[in-house]
Amino acid sequence: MAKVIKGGTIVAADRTYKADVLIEGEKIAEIGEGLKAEETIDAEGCYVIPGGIDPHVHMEMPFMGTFSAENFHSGTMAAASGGTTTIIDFCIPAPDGSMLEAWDQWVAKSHDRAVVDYAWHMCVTGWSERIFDEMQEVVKRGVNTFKHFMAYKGALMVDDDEMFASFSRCAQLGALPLVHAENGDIVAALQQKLMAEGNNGPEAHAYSRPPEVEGEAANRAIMIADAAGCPVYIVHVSCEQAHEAIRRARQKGQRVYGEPLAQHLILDESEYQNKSWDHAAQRVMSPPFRSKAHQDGLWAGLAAGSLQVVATDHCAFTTEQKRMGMGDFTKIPNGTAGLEDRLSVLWTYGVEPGRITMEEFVAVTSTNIARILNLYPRKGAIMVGADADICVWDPKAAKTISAATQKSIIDYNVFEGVKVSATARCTLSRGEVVWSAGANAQPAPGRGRFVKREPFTPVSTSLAKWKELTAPRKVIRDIANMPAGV
Ligand SMILES: NC(=O)NCCC(=O)O
Ligand SMILES: [Zn+2]
Ligand SMILES: [Zn+2]
Repeated sequence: MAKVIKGGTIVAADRTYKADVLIEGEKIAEIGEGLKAEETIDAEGCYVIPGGIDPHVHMEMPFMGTFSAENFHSGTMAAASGGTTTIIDFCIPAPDGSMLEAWDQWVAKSHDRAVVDYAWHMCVTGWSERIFDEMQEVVKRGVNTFKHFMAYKGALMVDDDEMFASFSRCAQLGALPLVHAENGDIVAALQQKLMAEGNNGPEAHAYSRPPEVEGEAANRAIMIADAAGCPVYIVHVSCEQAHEAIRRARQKGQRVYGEPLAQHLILDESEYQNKSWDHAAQRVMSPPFRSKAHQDGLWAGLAAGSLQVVATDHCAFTTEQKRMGMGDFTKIPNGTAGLEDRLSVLWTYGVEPGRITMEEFVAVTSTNIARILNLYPRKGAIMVGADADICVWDPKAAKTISAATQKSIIDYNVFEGVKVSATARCTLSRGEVVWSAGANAQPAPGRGRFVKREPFTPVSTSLAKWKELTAPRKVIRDIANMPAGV
């Protein structure tokens, strides 16, 4: 049955205008005034925005001796309730393990559970001929991004030579490397030192990961990408040092992207000083929350365009799981949730006070990442022919964030008590209502589909051309006719 979203104001990354949206099947069929269909969705007083894309989440992630608690069903339900219609997880092989085996594990946990569309980035957790070969197969299957951890020594961390090899392979395949930028050796050394000094509480997690270790690693990853001839995307940029590295590289013409998280934009390092061990441990994530000055820098980067995407790194652990690190902060599972609150907190703290425009809000929550990942305009756009992934966004539907009312499976919310001024009235995924405020939408588990992404974005194609044109070239010398004695 055709549907029309009526009476709303469309906000796109490039303009805002009043129009109705006609949906036929899974696609947007027409945009204009006075449209009619069998079913009407009332958007009076609301904005009509592309469904959010969260490019950084971890469902049932095997990590630090446990698994993150959210699964593809609870996670995608949470996403839909917050206006997000696509999530991108990370498929993680065991260290040096097979990417294709990990692929099967991720299919098993996602395919019959997701209620909105999903995809994953493939993680590079070592280097071998098998990994080199498997990367091509992964790209053929529709994944054009490879993630590298410069932290988590002894677990997921890769070294510079492995990153250079993998980035070079990404350049050949037209893929984009992603990087968790923290100097893992220094973090491990600082962890040991702090523990030896008796500094074993959750606040020491932040002490062991100062901004400098993130900035150094970001600079290193950017240099390696330049040497390998590929663009690079730095995940969870939390501080000015990493932002500065990205900004500087972009000014020089390098294709570098930066992704701050909603949590880093709103919450700060004082959370770790809380007298409640649970409160502080629940907020342990890497990189940790920073000072207000770093937050100001991240907001400025979103306004200026030196940072392009806001994600959440949704990696939810229960309080009980966090308590695995009681007495030893290095054993607190790293990660925080935020998937269902990303749009609301970004609107409230970004659009409301005038830090970013509504159009920039749409750009950083869907359109920019759709372009970076070669999903645009199928996703991230209100456009004829695009998937009808749409959020009817109510700028007057305020609420106070609370674990008591959240969709996420865990028992707390790092944004507990935060008052947000806007929420999703209704969320559609490929034309189906998967969330509606006050109603009881029951999307079928498994209706969400795996979204394939082609390699060779315009950016990676241009960069490959430029790198070829400017590659070092051998000087041809006429050695046979050189004068004697030279
Ligand atoms: N960020 C975090 O603390 N946990 C999730 C894994 C990662 O992205 O580093
Ligand atoms: Zn990370
Ligand atoms: Zn992550």
